[in-house]
Amino acid sequence: MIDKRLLQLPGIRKIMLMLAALTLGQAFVILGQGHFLAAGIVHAWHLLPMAGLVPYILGFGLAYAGRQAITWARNALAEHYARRAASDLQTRLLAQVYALGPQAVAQEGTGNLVTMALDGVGETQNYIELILNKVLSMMIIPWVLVGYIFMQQHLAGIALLIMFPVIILFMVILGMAARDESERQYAGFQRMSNHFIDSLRGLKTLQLMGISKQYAQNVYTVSEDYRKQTMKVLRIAMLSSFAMDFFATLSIAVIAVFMGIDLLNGKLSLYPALVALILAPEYFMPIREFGSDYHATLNGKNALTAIWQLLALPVPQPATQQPELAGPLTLTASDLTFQYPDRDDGIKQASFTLHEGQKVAIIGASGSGKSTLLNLIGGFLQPTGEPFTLNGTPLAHLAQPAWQEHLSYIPQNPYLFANTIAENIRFYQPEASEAAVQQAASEAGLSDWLRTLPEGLATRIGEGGRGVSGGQAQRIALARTLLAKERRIWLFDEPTAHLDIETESELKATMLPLFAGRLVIFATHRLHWLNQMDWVIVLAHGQIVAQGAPADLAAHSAAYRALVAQMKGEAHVQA
Ligand SMILES: Nc1ncnc2c1ncn2[C@@H]1O[C@H](COP(=O)(O)OP(=O)(O)OP(=O)(O)O)[C@@H](O)[C@H]1O
Repeated sequence: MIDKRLLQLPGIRKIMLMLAALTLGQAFVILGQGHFLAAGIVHAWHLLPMAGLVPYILGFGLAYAGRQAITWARNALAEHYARRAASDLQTRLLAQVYALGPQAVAQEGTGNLVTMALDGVGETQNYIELILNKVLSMMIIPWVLVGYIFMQQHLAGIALLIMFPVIILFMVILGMAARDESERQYAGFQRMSNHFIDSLRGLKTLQLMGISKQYAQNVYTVSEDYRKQTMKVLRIAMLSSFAMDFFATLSIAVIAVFMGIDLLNGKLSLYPALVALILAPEYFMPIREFGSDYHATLNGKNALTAIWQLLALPVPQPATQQPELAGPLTLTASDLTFQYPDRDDGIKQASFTLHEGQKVAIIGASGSGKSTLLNLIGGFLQPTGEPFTLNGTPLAHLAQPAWQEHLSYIPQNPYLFANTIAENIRFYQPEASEAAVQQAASEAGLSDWLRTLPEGLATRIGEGGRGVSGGQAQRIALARTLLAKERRIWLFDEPTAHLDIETESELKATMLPLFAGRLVIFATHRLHWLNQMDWVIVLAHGQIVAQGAPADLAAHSAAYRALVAQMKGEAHVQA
């Protein structure tokens, strides 16, 4: 009944023991409540002196107060634990997402991850809390009560015992149906989250293509499907509550009728009959409460399963001996191979050696594997085997803290946070001084633009702030990189691909002097960058088909010449 994986949560066994002790105490106070009430009524029925009622009233009052106090303590304990466990899961989830890197985010979907880390964690907390309280109640309270009823009145005890599995059977059948529907509902929820984020992100494109209205209809259909799935779960949940209430009430009614007849015939005395009747609803209460909350726990269970699945994904472990990077860097890859899951695409047996101070271009047709190779060099993807050697240390992958703390990655559209320009530049160096930020901004060629802004570096950009052009965004990313002096390896993924020729040549003029002395790896489609490069790697279908200095390649490599001719053609068409 308790998901076994829940038992792996840290500290849960101790909490369960404490809650079980409290629940046992609660079973006895419920028993006390029933006993004092029945005994008091019997006392009054026999018209005994009113003063004799006082101990029963006091006893009932104490038992009632004890029950409320224990309920409060149980809820507080379970809530405290569930909140802590959920927040711990959230921390682990975020750490895992960061450890897995951008590929995992792309695979899971941003919307899904965001809802998982926010709503999913809240639902998980609900689930842990309900399961802890309701399951323990169901496992302890009915048995204490039915034991006492049995001692007082065998037949009533047996009748109650027989009804229990019947109710459980209905609960299981309906619960399984609810679970299946709820899993479908959760999948719908994940789809809806990703769909919604995608639509928001692609709104500009959709509008430009004139299909935003059609897409809005699409969003409506997906959310309508989700609504229908939710209603299905609720329908089953209500049916389940109804079935349990019906059987519990029916059992109590049957017991009441038989005991009434026995009372009239004088076969039964009043106390056992009353105590059995008073305690019978309490006997069914935990299972009814569990049943009515069951559907509410399903969302949490699904969210927890999704979180667990993500937490179980293997995270690349850094090598025990980190490479020594104090001196000049040399990175060698031998037979570097990587394949996307269930795909033929990737990188096949690539071998190269790169040195600090080199400017390296990676070129190739669209889909040839340029970004994949950059991601492998950045440590965002893990290859097979142990293909890398970094300053003499053999490494299975480059998700190594020693390597990554020297990396700076500038994609086509660098991400700008909703903050000031200064804070965006301080991204790698939150402590950097105003003067250092100014210096980096000026080296990255931002000064002219900043002078036109009334608030200069304090201007807010990103979502909800001032818009920035593609070239300005690239310069902010450059300034970010320049500020972090220890970042000696610059990875560029087609940084100028979407810029116009004038902006690109201005940016190029700013960038080239800054490349000096660093290891710059530059995936590009633009021919004119090649002349400024020291080394060019030519990719085709995930394989290195040529590499060398641009002049040597131009002289000796047919593959290079063919690609350059193709790129010239594209440039010609673009122009
Ligand atoms: N996450 C992924 N899962 C599966 N296949 C992928 C993934 N990313 C890329 N691929 C595939 O791997 C191949 C290489 O892609 P990659 O993005 O590295 O090419 P590229 O040379 O950078 O292309 P472009 O110049 O168009 O950006 C492509 O066929 C692509 O479809």
